[in-house]
Amino acid sequence: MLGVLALTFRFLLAGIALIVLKKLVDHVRSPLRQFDGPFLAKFTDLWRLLDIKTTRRCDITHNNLHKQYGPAVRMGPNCISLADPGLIKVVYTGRPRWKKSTMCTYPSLSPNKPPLTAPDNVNDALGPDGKTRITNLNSETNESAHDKTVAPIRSMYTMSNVKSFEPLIDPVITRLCAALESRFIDGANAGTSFDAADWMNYAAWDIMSEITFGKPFGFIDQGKDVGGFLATSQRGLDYFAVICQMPWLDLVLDKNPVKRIGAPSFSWAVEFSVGALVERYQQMAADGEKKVEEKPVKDFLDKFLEAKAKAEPGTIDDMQVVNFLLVNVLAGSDTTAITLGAAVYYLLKNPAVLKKLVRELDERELSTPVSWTETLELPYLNAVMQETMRIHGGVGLMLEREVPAGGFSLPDGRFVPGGTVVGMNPWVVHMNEEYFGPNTEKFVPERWMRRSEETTEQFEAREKKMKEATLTFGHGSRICLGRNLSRLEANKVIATLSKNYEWSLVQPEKDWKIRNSWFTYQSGINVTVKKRGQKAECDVAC
Ligand code: HEM
Repeated sequence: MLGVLALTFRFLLAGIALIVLKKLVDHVRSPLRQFDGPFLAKFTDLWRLLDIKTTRRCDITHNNLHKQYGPAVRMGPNCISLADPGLIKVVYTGRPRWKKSTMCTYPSLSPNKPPLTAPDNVNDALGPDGKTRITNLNSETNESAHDKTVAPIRSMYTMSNVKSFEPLIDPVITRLCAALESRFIDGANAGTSFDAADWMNYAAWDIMSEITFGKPFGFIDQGKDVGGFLATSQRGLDYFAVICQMPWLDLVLDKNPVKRIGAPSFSWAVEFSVGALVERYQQMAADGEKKVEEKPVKDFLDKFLEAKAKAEPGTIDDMQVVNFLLVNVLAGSDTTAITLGAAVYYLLKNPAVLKKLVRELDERELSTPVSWTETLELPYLNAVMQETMRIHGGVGLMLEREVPAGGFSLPDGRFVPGGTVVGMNPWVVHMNEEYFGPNTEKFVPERWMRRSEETTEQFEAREKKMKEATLTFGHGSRICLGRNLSRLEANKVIATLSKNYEWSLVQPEKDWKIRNSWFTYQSGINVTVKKRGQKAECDVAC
């Protein structure tokens, strides 16, 4: 027995020694040797995984590393982080297109694909049968498969089309205002504090649900995370952010055949989407399809079903429609909620900015809820929103791409070979003072306005430079599909809430909490709110 143990131990040691030796040889032979970075990054991606998991602020780590090592940092044996905004046009909009990295993929174990050949995504949702994989569009690495999937729906997300959803968004904003008033402003509830991060979440998820399915999830009405859906979604991202640094680990953890140790599944979102689809079919059968034609405002589900009907037979099936529905809800709700939360926080932390914004709102006759067209006439509001998305982008990991065969050279002459994974983190790029002006760590909406000493041409050139360096929604062929929707929604909500209410931080000196789990979640924006012009309870009583 002792002999067997000793032999096993020796095999183990020999195995470890071989791995270490291979790592050393790989390192010595690596064409990326010339790139500095954390010592362990030369040998393994594990350090990056641990940094994301333990700090939950890898954006800070990435910024510190670039301060220490310069514009290109070795982040793993085959991974480089780039900080120079001038490279956006090479990495994201260059031709031929640079493929997305395989950060979300691992060899497939799906029964309907040849085993261990075709990739699956770590963050795929599972269909109602619990087996069929619903590919996450954002993770698709095959550019032509991606283009084919997006083609029938791309035009639905142009600004002229998303404007058509305003009549569906307005009632949700009105319900948000009513809920804030009844729970935190009126009568005995006056002065009750709440976490604005929670309520911006409820608003963003209910708006997305309304325009996608024609009905809300119900977070605003119930004033809570109904069914724990939001927490489940966040736990999913907590897992993906970490595991996508070494995606093969997902096979051992979440996809092992014995017991899943991984992300909570998105089954609630799949069930909700499938339920909405079934309901819609029933409604169409009862009303006749003509009724849909006559609908004054079509939601996304109507439009996806129209696309299905128009498509070549067999190209868009019901599972694909469910996939489209999931894209909206899972990619567009948390991210927009983060923009709303960040706007509220930075406005309250910068009272002079808030005052200036309110003055701009007061100078106009605005509808309630404020319309998208009206917000376009509010230059300071737009500057506030741009600055919010610069200083607190909803995505806080590198947007990874694979360098095409043939490689490329950095501005300093260093060569990066084909097959290397490179990426830029919006949170790093947006700190660049050459592009965004001084004090990039501060919230200064004025950087997006014309300065008194600037000519119009000078301002436009400076603004163009900043916009081209803005990575909030990515760039190029894989730029965020929902960016117009998100901008429209955020402008309307922030304008309406700032126009109607006076917000205060409960402890102005206290900072919020940020958790970078790919999406940059916030909590601890504890506020009280009262109607504009209304005296605080204490003022009245005292
Ligand atoms: C402030 C809100 C949002 C932020 C910060 C954001 C951010 C991003 C970023 C950075 C990417 C590109 C990832 C990459 O290049 O690797 C992306 C892609 C994507 N986003 Fe958004 N997003 C937001 C809102 C939305 C909304 C509202 C929707 C849907 C209604 C949406 C749907 C998508 C989809 C489908 C992709 C994948 C596009 C593709 O691969 O072609 N996003 N988003």
